[in-house]
Amino acid sequence: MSFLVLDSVGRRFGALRALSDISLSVESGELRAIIGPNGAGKTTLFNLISGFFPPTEGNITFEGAPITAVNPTELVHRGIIRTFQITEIFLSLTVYENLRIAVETAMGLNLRPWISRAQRAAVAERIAELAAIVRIESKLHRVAGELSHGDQRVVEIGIVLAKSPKLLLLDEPTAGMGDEETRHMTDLIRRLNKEQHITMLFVEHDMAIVFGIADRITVLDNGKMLAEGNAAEIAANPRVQSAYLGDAGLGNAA
Ligand SMILES: Nc1ncnc2c1ncn2[C@@H]1O[C@H](COP(=O)(O)OP(=O)(O)OP(=O)(O)O)[C@@H](O)[C@H]1O
Repeated sequence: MSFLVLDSVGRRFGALRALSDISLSVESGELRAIIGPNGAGKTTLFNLISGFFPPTEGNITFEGAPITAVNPTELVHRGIIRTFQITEIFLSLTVYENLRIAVETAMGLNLRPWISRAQRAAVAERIAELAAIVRIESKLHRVAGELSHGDQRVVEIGIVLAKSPKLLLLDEPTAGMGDEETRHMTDLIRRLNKEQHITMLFVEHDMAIVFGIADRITVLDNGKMLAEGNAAEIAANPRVQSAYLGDAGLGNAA
């Protein structure tokens, strides 16, 4: 049984076909890149998988259960979590407070008038664990709005980890980052996949990152699936070369 299956999935917006006839399977533990030119349908694909809107054709199953018409909140409970192109954190709060809110919400403690000493200790322990995973311990008491863009995105990953994702969807996780920040984020993505065993789909425009870390790559073009394979297969695929990457792009990435 595949972890995530899309069967002939399509999405129309009025007359516009944003995606058509997308069939793909993601195995548990995979690190999968979704690539394609602007407007190819990558974000729409994420919106369908995370339940932001339903497909107009086809079916989606997750861990063997149909999720085609399941809403985003329920999908979060089932372990499908996403990030957006825009960073979503509380900029006026410290990193610690951002993580605390995420952890208390995940533990169902956020609406309680008071929490016990044991619960407080469990929250603190989880915050420390998340901070260590994303390696933000040294900046825990900094105000999030004062951090670099790269560090803010790292905090955001810590926040989504609080929800214990099984399937994490990252939309352009390195967008707007410098070299050092990109290296940190790339390393984090790889560690989350290999050490925390989180299955991941990520949209990425930087081909060096895609070819460097993805187990498999799905290429979309103009709402359709153009190709799927490992880095070597995608690099050698003439349809991908002519439609999207171009000879120069592949030469850089390989
Ligand atoms: N909510 C919507 N309503 C109408 N059209 C939409 C909607 N969402 C996406 N589209 C259209 O669907 C097509 C695919 O868009 P999508 O954002 O999925 O592409 P993308 O591959 O993520 O692009 P980019 O790399 O620029 O983010 C585009 O033509 C877009 O204008």
